[in-house]
Amino acid sequence: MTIKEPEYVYYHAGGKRGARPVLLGAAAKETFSSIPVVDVSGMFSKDIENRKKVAAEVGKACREVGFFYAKNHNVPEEVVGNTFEVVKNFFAMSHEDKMEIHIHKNPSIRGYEPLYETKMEGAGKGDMKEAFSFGDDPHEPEQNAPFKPGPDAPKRANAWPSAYPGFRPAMYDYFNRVKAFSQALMRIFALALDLPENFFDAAISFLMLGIRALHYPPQEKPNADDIGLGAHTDYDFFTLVQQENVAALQVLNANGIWIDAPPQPRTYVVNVGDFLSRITNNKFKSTVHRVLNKSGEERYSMPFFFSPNREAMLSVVPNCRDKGQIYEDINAGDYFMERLKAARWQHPSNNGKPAPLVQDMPTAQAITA
Ligand SMILES: O=C(O)CCC(=O)C(=O)O
Ligand SMILES: [Fe+2]
Repeated sequence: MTIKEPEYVYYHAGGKRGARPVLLGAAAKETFSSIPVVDVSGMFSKDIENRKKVAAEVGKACREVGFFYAKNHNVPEEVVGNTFEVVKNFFAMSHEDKMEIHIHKNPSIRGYEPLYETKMEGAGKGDMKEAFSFGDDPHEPEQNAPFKPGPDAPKRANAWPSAYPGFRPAMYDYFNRVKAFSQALMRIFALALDLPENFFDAAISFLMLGIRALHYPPQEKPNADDIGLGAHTDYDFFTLVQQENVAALQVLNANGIWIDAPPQPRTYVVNVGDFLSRITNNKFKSTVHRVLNKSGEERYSMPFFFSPNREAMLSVVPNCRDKGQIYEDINAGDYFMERLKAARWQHPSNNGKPAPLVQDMPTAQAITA
């Protein structure tokens, strides 16, 4: 009798490479097979009971799936539509105009990132996407920073394309609206953890934020040999993804099966990131996901990455310590930069050091689940 070896899916999670067996039939575990939808309109209610109802649903989704659709958020549809228009205009510019702000010219690793510059996971050429990123920058007046950056302030500067002056105001319109929504959502996460609503407020006064506009051309091969974005988890508290109208995002369940998370009108896809998973002793799941653009069409999406203040400590919250503490306390800003540099290891600030361990892991076959 021959015993069939299980197939594995491979990914990067928490900055480390991992593998999961594909479990079918009798071997399959209890896990999710779709992404739950949470109507979040109650989070804007004056009545705490309504906010708690939303929090209960959010908590369930975070413990069981790590992903949910937030339906009836308060970022206007016209603003989202307009943002996608300017994002498309940006990517339609000449290569030279985009390369003016290549991320390697920027100490904060922001600006334009051409096709194939990252390789989250997989054997192919790299991630088949181009991106524009910007984030927290206390020097930019649009952000109303609660402090004036001193001369010694660490450089965190965005880079804007000089060939497209209309880009910055439109992106900031979106940034400030999604930021307001995300801060309200952080209070829901606090309630979902049975903490006071304002538990995280001191740690989120000037957040590490990032918007990453993404353009995924259609893949030539419809399988994971070509991949838009390899399988990974996010290094933040949580992510709010706006997808335009092309399905490609997939979420990995406990049986190693990819579950589709197609665009749904008037929603954000919300996912727990590694920071939130860490401070909950993994009670909230930072779930592996990837982007596979099999549609034959151009795809645009905009993740918004929400992390605490740079100075904040990531420490397991009091009522998640029942089984001891899996993780030591760590400074949020240091940890963030470590992970960012590992993902963008060719950046000059790595001083020509060889690719860090994340890229250097043993071959997939050598890893067991
Ligand atoms: O494009 C998407 O839908 C998701 C992107 C993503 O997972 C990421 O940028 O971390
Ligand atoms: Fe992601």
